[in-house]
Amino acid sequence: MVMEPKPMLDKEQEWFKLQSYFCKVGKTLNIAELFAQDCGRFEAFSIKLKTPEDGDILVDFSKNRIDREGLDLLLDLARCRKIEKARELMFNGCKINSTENRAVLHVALRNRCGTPIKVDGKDVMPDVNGVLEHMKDFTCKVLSGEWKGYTEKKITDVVNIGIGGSDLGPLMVTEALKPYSQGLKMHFVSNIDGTHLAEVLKKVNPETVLFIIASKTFTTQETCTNAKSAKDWFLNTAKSEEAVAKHFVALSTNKEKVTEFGINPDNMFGFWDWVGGRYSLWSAIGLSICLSIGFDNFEKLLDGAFFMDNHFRSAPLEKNVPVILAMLGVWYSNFFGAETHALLPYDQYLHRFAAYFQQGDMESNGKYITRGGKEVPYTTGPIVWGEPGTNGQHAFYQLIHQGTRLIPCDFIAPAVSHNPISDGVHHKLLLANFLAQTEALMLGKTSAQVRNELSKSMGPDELEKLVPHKVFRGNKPTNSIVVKKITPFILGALIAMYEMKIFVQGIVWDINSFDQWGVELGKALAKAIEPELQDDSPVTSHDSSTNGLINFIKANSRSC
Ligand SMILES: O=P(O)(O)OC[C@H]1O[C@H](O)[C@@H](O)[C@@H](O)[C@@H]1O
Repeated sequence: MVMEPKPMLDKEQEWFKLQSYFCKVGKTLNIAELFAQDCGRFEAFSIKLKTPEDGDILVDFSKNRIDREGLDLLLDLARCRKIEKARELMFNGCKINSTENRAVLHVALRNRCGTPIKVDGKDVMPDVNGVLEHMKDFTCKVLSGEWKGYTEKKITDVVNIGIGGSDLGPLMVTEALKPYSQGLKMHFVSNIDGTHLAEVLKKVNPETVLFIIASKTFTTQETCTNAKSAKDWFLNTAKSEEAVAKHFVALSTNKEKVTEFGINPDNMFGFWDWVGGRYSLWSAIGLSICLSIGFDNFEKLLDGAFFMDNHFRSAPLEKNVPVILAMLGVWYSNFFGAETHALLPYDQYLHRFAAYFQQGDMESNGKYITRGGKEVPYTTGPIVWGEPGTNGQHAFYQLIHQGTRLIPCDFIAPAVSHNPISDGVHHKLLLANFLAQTEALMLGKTSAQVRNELSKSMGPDELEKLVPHKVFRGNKPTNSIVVKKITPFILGALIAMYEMKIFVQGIVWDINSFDQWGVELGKALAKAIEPELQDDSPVTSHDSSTNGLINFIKANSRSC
């Protein structure tokens, strides 16, 4: 089974219908007016997902510039792009990553009921479960202290060396689930900038540190360089190659390179080419997560994702959270011309959530060529960005409220904090801010309201000068995703929800969300320039800007 060729999105009948609806109605929709017209709007435009544990997930999409007709048209568009069929192709292990001829099976990594999923006729589940067993065994040994360093001391610190998908996921999740920490100190080194490794090495002891070298390919320059420097640093004290086996493990698909690096294959946790880097935290790449929160909690994370996978796979499109979020994204990107999408978690532990989905979304859907090799005449993946609330409020919300661009935002908030300090006052204030922001973004403030407010404190001339500056147009779209608490299960479900949203958008836009050729060019050019930085002689082989920059660096690195 393969993904069928599709007509260009802007040639679909459903697209024309949406376009005409947009021109006649959609572009003038006002969210506050939609609420005024329909007292059942919240119920009709929100979904409460009943989970088996840790409370329901409420997805409120009622504060959007959308009405029933518009939503139905968007879902018709999703249907005509054959979302349901594409979904089945993915879950059944078909090679939907066509440019690399690979299946896309992060769903198999969290297939908690173990039903067979076949790639090239072979069920992948025994291998998936085998690696999970290996991870469990290793995690238990390290956490219990049975696994000892070369001087018989317990491991106290873990350093994950990886980049991109081999860093962002584990980092985001260990930060998000810090309240579940089992006591090991976690460190992450990703940047080739020696400062990153150097600063971490200052904090750890060779006798009690465990290095996890995480790289799907085991050829990534940053990771290989950092891993080698870490090994040199370690051997400088340990003085014995044998000791390496107790302090270095590898997470990779490339056994040959792992062995070449000097890591015992027994200390390698494998995965497969059908796990994309940015979808790999569910695989062996999640080992640092296991060590941080314990294997049972890692399994809960998988359970949460499995729950969302089942919802995505079985819910009708009109009740399907990832599909609705995806189609609202299409609405703003392709019809309103929105260029970005903000992820705004009101939970400090989720401070890397937006950074994680920058890769998840932008590396997946930052493509301008269709599956069939044609250039798209429409926009694809948005720029994803964000910071936790309330910090973002004091930094960039000004532009969301009163700037010239339309920025759809997702607010994510837990009803219960892991740290209800000062009798819960912090969390109440945090939640009040989240609620106030989505309300203010929708309602704005009219000139009449501003005049009324100002008239109490100033004369008419002064007042009229100030009025336009204090008007908020409102009508800014937001989704609110509220959970009881950020637990491993709930976090797993939230991550999978966004993964599936990205999947749906990729199918609608007819792009391959699972390759990343765009990362390659810079890598190749860096390899060419690196030897040119080895000596002092000026270079002339590039454009004048690149030559000028290289020569300036050479001249300036000589002196100190
Ligand atoms: O795990 P690896 O192979 O080191 O790759 C790390 C990263 O490299 C590139 O930037 C891309 O291919 C990413 O998708 C990937 O996550």
